[in-house]
Amino acid sequence: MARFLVTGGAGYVGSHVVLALKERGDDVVVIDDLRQGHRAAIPEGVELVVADLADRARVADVLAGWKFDGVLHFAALSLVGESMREPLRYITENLSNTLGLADAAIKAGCQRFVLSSTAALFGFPERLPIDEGCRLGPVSAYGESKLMAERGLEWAERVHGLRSASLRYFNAAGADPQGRLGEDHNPETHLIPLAINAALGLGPELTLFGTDYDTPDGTCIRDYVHVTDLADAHLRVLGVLEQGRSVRYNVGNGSGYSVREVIDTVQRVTGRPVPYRTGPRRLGDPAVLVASNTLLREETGWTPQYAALEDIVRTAYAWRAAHPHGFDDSARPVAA
Ligand SMILES: NC(=O)c1ccc[n+]([C@@H]2O[C@H](COP(=O)([O-])OP(=O)(O)OC[C@H]3O[C@@H](n4cnc5c(N)ncnc54)[C@H](O)[C@@H]3O)[C@@H](O)[C@H]2O)c1
Ligand SMILES: O=c1ccn([C@@H]2O[C@H](COP(=O)(O)OP(=O)(O)O[C@H]3O[C@H](CO)[C@H](O)[C@H](O)[C@H]3O)[C@@H](O)[C@H]2O)c(=O)[nH]1
Repeated sequence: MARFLVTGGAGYVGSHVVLALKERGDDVVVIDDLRQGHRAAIPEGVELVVADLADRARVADVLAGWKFDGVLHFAALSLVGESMREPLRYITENLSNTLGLADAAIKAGCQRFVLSSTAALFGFPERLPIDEGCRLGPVSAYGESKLMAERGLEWAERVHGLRSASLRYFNAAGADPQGRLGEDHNPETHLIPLAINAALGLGPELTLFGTDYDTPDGTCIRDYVHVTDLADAHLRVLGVLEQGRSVRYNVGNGSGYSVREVIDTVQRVTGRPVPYRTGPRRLGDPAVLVASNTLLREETGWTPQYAALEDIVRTAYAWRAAHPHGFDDSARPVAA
């Protein structure tokens, strides 16, 4: 049995990874200040330390107090639009929290570190699908903050030998297929939950950001990757890090769907219309983002189990239909 520290483990992607680690028998400690996360998303048997990563002394205490086999770092500011209004806060906070955590891990003798990175590193991509060799050129302060964090980790390896994996997620979506966890952000900004909420009458009508892109139906194309497949990728890269080298992988299904295709799928799965109107483009949205996942597949054996958009939407819908108001934070934790 191994023991892992998970920052942001009460949040959307982090909680699915915590569940996957618990299910394979690992010991997990979560640090989350619950600004977005949910106590009810933490499985029984997982210690939750409610703390801001900016509290360096607390983070160092946690790392020194347990002997961890690795750190998985999800906690971050992650709204692209907000990052363009507050770029310095995004860059300062995401970079300093990542490097402060890496520093504490090194001092505590922990040698494995997994960073939640992003497709936003590639900005307007030079080619499709986007492989790990594509030019890095973020067009948002959010993307820049993650690129700087990746670079900081490269120095941590060079000088201190910290092995890290930077996983550039494309669009995380869906929910635990057994219905134990789901996506519950406030505010919600992601397309699939917004479309489901609109269909169920739980949220406002959807605004479709731009219909004049150079794509077959004029709307943006994205690579939606199921959060459970994403969790599996984390488990696999922990194994790669054990072999002693740092890695960077793009994590997506390798196929793209347009915003209109997402809306159609939500209508089909829910059996209800998605009320929507068309609006202008959102600043900084590239027309198409689709990952090449060849490197991840070849080096880790990762194969997505929920690659079909319909499966992704079905699991997201099932969770939202069962939890119309999201997590009940006064309820018992989920059973792993
Ligand atoms: N969701 C996606 O599609 C997506 C895509 C690419 C990258 N990412 C990255 O993956 C990670 C997780 O994303 P998510 O969608 O699960 O986000 P989320 O907001 O659901 O989860 C983040 C968690 O971190 C916690 N947190 C944030 N700042 C903190 C701090 N300073 N101290 C302690 N806890 C803090 C929040 O309370 C929350 O529980 C983020 O780093 C994000 O940038 C997400
Ligand atoms: O109300 C909405 C919300 C989204 N969209 C469209 O739906 C697509 C998906 O948008 P999301 O906001 O769900 O996701 P993003 O592609 O903007 O963002 C995701 O990918 C980024 C990388 O490009 C970052 O990593 C970010 O954290 C992650 O959520 C985009 O074309 C967007 O324009 C709409 O039309 N209306």
